[in-house]
Amino acid sequence: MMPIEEAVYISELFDIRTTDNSGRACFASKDLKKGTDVLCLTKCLGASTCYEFRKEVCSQCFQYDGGQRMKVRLNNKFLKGAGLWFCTENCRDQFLRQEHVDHLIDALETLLVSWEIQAKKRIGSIDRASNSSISTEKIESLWQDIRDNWITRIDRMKPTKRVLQLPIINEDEYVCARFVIHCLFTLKTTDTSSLHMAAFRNLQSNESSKISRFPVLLDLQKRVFQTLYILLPPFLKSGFDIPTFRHILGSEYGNSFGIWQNEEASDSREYLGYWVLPEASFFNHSCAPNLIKHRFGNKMIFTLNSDVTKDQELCIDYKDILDLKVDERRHILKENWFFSCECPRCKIEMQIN
Ligand SMILES: C[S@@+](CC[C@H](N)C(=O)[O-])C[C@H]1O[C@@H](n2cnc3c(N)ncnc32)[C@H](O)[C@@H]1O
Repeated sequence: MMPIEEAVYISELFDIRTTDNSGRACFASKDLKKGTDVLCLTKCLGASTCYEFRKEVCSQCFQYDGGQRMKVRLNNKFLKGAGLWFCTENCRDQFLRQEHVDHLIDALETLLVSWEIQAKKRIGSIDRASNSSISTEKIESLWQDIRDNWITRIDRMKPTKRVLQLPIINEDEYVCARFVIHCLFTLKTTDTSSLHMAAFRNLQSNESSKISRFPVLLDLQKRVFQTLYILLPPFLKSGFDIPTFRHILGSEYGNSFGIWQNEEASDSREYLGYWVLPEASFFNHSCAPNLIKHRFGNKMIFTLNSDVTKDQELCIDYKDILDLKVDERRHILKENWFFSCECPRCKIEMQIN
């Protein structure tokens, strides 16, 4: 697998250090005042919009107009528009200014064409219920089989025969494949010695916890991998292998941030999708966080909500759960993020209980 332990340096305002019981965490490298922006990110590894919102969310800035279709599309040779929609021409032009963007569009367009060709074979949405528990050995053996048998067989086929091996994918798998394409594009076009890439390589993978909890994901991963292996155009295919694919999805499971309609938590706001911001993924959760995260379009800012002293841990709230009781908070964190919260507030409240 890809993750390796290397020292990760993100900012002069905080250091990343290993703790006794919550992995790596971020600690203030000096006294910092309330209101300080300790991290401001505009580059993500990959982003994904939920299928139902695919035409209603801007592919560049995530603008959402209460369910209205975005007005601007690509106006070039990509006839189907690669599944990309923009709120303004300005957003579209910003998107198109990315270096090598034609390769990203090419891959998304190829996937979209295949998805539409498959439409007739898909009857409604394909249910992939699976309750059988999945061990780490089973995960390894699936990938070994794909590497030793499936890939070997596919590589021997002519391209015209290869496309006949495409699995029929459902909406979740289609959305996941788009996300992986976006990530592969970032990996391919970003300097390997950059902060962004060091952070990505070091992301914690939650592959086995997540697949044990949701066994259906193993089949999803298999189908997405097979789809991409067959369809990816050469530019992205050259950086595509099983370890990279598993690290992209394994780290997405524990490190992605939701893209919400509004900043403020409310029951009525829509969950539009998610994105992975590797540099922001070393903040641990606390039920009394000292950082607040704000998304402004495609910019994410982490701001101190109190003064902190040197060596104090910097934490965010992962799930908007601060108003809940300690047992409820801990249950949600365990179910969704697979950890027992070690934050000071939980420790105090558990003693009181
Ligand atoms: C986004 S990562 C944070 C960085 C992570 N500690 C690392 O070493 O990569 C989330 C993971 O950190 C750990 N974590 C975060 N907050 C925690 C907490 N309050 N108590 C215990 N573990 C925590 C869990 O393993 C969780 O899955």
